[in-house]
Amino acid sequence: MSPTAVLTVDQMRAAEQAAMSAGTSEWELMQRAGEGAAQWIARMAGGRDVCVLCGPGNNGGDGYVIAESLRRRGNTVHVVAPKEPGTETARTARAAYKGEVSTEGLPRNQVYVDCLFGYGLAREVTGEFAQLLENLRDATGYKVAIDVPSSVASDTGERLGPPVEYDLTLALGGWKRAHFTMPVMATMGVKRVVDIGLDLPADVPRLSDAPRISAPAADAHKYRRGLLAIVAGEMPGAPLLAAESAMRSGAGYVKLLSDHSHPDAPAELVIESAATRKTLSDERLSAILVGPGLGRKNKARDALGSALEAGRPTILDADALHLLDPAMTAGCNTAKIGLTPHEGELAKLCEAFGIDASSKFDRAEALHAETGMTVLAKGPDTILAGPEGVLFFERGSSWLSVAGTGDVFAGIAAARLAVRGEVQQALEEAVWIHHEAARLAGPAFTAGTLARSVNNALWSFL
Ligand SMILES: NC(=O)C1=CN([C@@H]2O[C@H](COP(=O)(O)OP(=O)(O)OC[C@H]3O[C@@H](n4cnc5c(N)ncnc54)[C@H](O)[C@@H]3O)[C@@H](O)[C@H]2O)[C@@H](O)CC1
Ligand SMILES: Nc1ncnc2c1ncn2[C@@H]1O[C@H](COP(=O)(O)OP(=O)(O)O)[C@@H](O)[C@H]1O
Ligand SMILES: [K+]
Repeated sequence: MSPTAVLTVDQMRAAEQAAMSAGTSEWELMQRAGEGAAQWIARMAGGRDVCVLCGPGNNGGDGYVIAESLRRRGNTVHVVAPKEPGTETARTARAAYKGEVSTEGLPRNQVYVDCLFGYGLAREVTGEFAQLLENLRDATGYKVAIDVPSSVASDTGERLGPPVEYDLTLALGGWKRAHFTMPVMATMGVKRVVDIGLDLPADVPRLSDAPRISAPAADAHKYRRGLLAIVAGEMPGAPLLAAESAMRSGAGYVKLLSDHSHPDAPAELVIESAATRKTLSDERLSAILVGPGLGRKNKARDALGSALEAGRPTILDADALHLLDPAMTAGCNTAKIGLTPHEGELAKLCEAFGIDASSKFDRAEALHAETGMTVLAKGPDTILAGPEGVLFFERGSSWLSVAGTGDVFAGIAAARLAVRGEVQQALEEAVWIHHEAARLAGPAFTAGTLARSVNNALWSFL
């Protein structure tokens, strides 16, 4: 299996069907899933009593396998199942479980294993199942979600019932999109995949893996290490923040093209007049960043036009994303352009490029497919859509939700682009560096502190 594949329910079912067509029975798959999950739970439970909540489908079937496995290991196990199993394989699992079952109530102070619904959850959870989830929400104890939390739709992360905070979520056979979708992703605790031997498709979205960043070559020269130009505009602060973080992201030379005075700029930052056409035609330029603090007037539009005309690898952020439209990118090699929109900017871009999609995932994927530009959709969760496919990310610190952190991100991304030359790789590295810088910056950091933490964040990826 590919441990990083992130699947839809249809893709998951197809992978399971392929395994069954190749001779593995559904019961065998369920036993692998249940036994694999039970190994994790046994370790976490130690000798504690375990209560397994079983629903009517195969997620409930997994629950009976888990219950029997833990019972055999010597744990005291109790199953709560409001309804008898409705699938043949779950009935087989129910018959194989030799312990107690009750239809309601939740014993106190247990390790709770939630197998009410998995990827088959198809509508709002109501009645006795909703009551059980409410009891689980209010209970004290270690809580494990099997496959996905039982009130969460696997494809969209939509909440369809009472929310529960879990300590551990065990994805069976492979990741689902909900595992990396906010806000439900934040309720899943530690997340692990249980391998059940499925052959997962390669051409599906993946979970991003930590990048490896190399130190400069032994004979490195400042220009060859990446020369980045940051185009400023109306507001002086945002491009300066981007420059401060770019200088600490591995580029050899960062120039800020600005007509502001920038009395607080560090001495090592080169500031040139924003006569952008001339500077932007410098053939040694490895990358350009335009957008933070740019403004949205004619002058800003001209600056964006000049940056695009230069034809260098380019990151567009903030105001540039509001100005961008198909006429501006006509004739550009869009494979060299990376966009870093937050939710509002993504909606604006979709409107400008005639994309009719509503979820963040669909918007990012369609915007890339339609335009050829690589799209990093920011926010509490992150989706990167580019020529190498779609990538999901683990969450970053929620302290990032403060003004200016997007400017810092743009600076990191542009510097990595200057170093690497590849847009999607640069954006993927930037997400990891941004998250690590936030971790190092401690609680309640400002964007300035974050920008100054960036070089130390690189330690984690060398
Ligand atoms: N198919 C396979 O080969 C395997 C499936 N596995 C497990 O099977 C799960 C999927 O099983 P199912 O497709 O049976 O679906 P689930 O067990 O997730 O639940 C669907 C069942 O609940 C009912 N249901 C859906 N929403 C409801 C609601 N809001 N209120 C009340 N009832 C509702 C459905 O009608 C169906 O009977 C996976 O998440 C995983 O845990 C694993 O055992 C591994 C192998
Ligand atoms: N709750 C959160 N958890 C993790 N990261 C977040 C959260 N909220 C925002 N971020 C990150 O912080 C940055 C905010 O960027 P943006 O919205 O452009 O802000 P600004 O324009 O003020 O710089 C993005 O990189 C985003 O992914
Ligand atoms: K579940």
